Amino acid sequence: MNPPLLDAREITVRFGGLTAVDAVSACFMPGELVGIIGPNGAGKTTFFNAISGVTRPTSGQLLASGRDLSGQAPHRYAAHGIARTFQTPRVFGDMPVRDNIAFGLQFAGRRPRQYLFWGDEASVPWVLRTPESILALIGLLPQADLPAAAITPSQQRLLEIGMALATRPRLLLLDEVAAGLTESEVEAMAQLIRRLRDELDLCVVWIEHAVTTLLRHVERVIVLHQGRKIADGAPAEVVCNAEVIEAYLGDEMAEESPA
Ligand SMILES: Nc1ncnc2c1ncn2[C@@H]1O[C@H](COP(=O)(O)OP(=O)(O)OP(=O)(O)O)[C@@H](O)[C@H]1O
Repeated sequence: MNPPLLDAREITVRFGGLTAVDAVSACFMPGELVGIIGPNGAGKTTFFNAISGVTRPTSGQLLASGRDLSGQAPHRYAAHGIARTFQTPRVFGDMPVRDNIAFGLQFAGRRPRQYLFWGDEASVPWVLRTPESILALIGLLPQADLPAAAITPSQQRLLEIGMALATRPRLLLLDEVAAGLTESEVEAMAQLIRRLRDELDLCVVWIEHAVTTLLRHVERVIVLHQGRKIADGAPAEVVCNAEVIEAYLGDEMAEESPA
């Protein structure tokens, strides 16, 4: 069996006296769609930062397809096929939408051959080869010539996903890409995420507070609470977990579907 795309072992991140992530272990396999949920301050983003090289864990080990990435720079994570978005979209506002994608593609093209996950250019899925094909995939082709600052916030979130895709990842980490979107936009985002996983055989790990939608679309969900992993399993099992209901789901579900 292939090793996991990412195997996070006992990851701990401390900020001074605060343990933001407390010995969290999780494996991510090719083609999985996994959600991460938990209350504000549970450590979700810090965990993403740790597994994408943005923050160096205080302790723990990270293996990408069997190779130890612990303590390495973020570009090494990208070279191993790990890409992410940020809670606040980080796009180049003055540049046309198309050039934002082209930037990501250039970055992928500069990778040493041995780290190109797809082997060579010919085996990269055609939808990830040009700015236009990526823009068509995420539904932003009509906006290609506009400056990124001129498109709507929800389109900027799509653009950030496109920029991450342009690095040709195998593991895509999405941090609250549906935040601030309308209900129908959230559903459209969920459909897009599923399509990306299905068509590109990506592993997608998705942090979101829109729990009802997320649980409907993912096959596995990890719950963090006060830095600790308190559940990791199928949504149907996790929603029945008493600790999860107590820590998070009770309030969150009540908020999303008021009586
Ligand atoms: N750079 C930092 N320095 C100090 N404390 C931090 C830093 N980043 C995060 N924290 C703290 O670590 C804890 C976990 O924060 P984190 O942002 O990972 O939670 P989260 O689950 O993503 O929350 P949210 O759902 O609100 O985004 C919080 O108590 C936060 O205040």
